[in-house]
Amino acid sequence: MDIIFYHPSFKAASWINGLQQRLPQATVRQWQPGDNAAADYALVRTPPVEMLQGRSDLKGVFALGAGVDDILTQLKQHPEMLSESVPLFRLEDTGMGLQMQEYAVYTVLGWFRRFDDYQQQKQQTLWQSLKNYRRQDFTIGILGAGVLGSNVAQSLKVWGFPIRCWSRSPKQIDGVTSYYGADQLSDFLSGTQVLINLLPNTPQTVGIINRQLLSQLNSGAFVLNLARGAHLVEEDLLAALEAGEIKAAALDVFVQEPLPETSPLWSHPRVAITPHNAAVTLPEEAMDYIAKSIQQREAGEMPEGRVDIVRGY
Ligand SMILES: NC(=O)C1=CN([C@@H]2O[C@H](COP(=O)(O)OP(=O)(O)OC[C@H]3O[C@@H](n4cnc5c(N)ncnc54)[C@H](OP(=O)(O)O)[C@@H]3O)[C@@H](O)[C@H]2O)C=CC1
Ligand SMILES: O=C(O)C(=O)CO
Repeated sequence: MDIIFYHPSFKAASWINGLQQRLPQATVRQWQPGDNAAADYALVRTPPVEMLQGRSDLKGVFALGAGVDDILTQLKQHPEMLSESVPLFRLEDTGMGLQMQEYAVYTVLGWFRRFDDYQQQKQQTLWQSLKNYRRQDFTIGILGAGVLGSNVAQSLKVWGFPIRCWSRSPKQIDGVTSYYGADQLSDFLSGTQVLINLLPNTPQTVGIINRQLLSQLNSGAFVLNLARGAHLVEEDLLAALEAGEIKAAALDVFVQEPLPETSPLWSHPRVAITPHNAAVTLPEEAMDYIAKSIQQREAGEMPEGRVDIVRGY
C-alpha cells in the first residue's frame, strides 16, 4: 500500500515515520512535484492540483484538518483535480473539540465576569466594581452544531447559561435549544448575547455574520469567530462595535491571514485576536484516526468523516 503526504508547513518526516509505524504494511512518501507514481491514499492540506489529478485509483484522500474549504475551492476551479469516485475525508474532532472548548469557556467566562471591562479600568487605575450580568440573560448562540459546535455547547452548558444552536438539520442535544434552517435563523439570533461561530465555510455561509445579522443580536452582544474569516464581514463588525451594538469580539480567523498590519482590528480595544490556532491538528491523534480509517477502508468499510462535496462540508 502506497501513501503520499503533502502539507505546506508540517514537518513531513515525523508524519511519515508516525504513519509508517501505525501502518507497517504501507510505504509512505512525501509527495514532490513530478511524482506521478502509484498511490492508494493521499494525506493533504491545500494540495497542488497536480498532486491529485489523474489519480482515479486513490482509495481515499485525507484532509489534515477539520475544514476542507481550501480543497473544495481548488476543486471548484480545477474539477479535474479529484476523480468523483475518490472519497475525501476530514478530521473529526481528533482533539480539536477539547481545544475549542478551552477557547470558548475562557472567552465566554471572561466576558460574563467583565474581565474585558476590568482590563480597561486597570489602564485607568480605576477601582470600581461593575454590575454583573445575570446568568439567565447570558444566552449563548452557537452557529453550527456539528462536531465542534456540539463540543462547545456541552462545555458551556455546565456553567448554567441558556444555550442554543443553529444548524441545517434539527439537533437533539440535551439542554441545548435547536434552531435549524434559514427560516429559524432570526429566532435563533433574537435574544442571543454571545454568538459563537463554528460553521463550515460554504457558498451558503460565506459573509453570514454581517451587519444585518449582528443587528438581530441583543444590544451589546459579543462575537466569537472560531471557524473561518470568510464568515465575518470585518467592516460590518467594526461598524457595529463603533455603534455599541456589539460590545466586544474575539477573533481567531480572518479574511486575510496573517492579518495585515494595517488592519484596524489590531488596535481596536474591544477586539481580541489569536493567529488561527483555536484548534490545531494534533499529529498523534490525527495519525491514529487516519491509520484507523485506512484500515477500515482496506477492510471494505467506509470510515467516518466523509465530506459531502456537493453540500460543501
Ligand atoms: N479556527 C480553528 O482553529 C479551526 C476552525 N475550524 C472550523 O470549524 C468548522 C466546523 O467544524 P466541525 O464542527 O468539525 O464541522 P461539522 O461539519 O461537524 O459541523 C458543521 C455544522 O454546521 C452546520 N451547517 C453547515 N452549513 C449550514 C447552513 N448553511 N446553515 C446552517 N447550518 C449549517 C451543520 O449542520 P448539520 O449538522 O445540519 O449538517 C453542522 O451542524 C470547520 O469547517 C472549520 O472551518 C475547525 C478546526 C479548527
Ligand atoms: O482544521 C482546521 O480546519 C483548521 O482550521 C486548523 O487550524
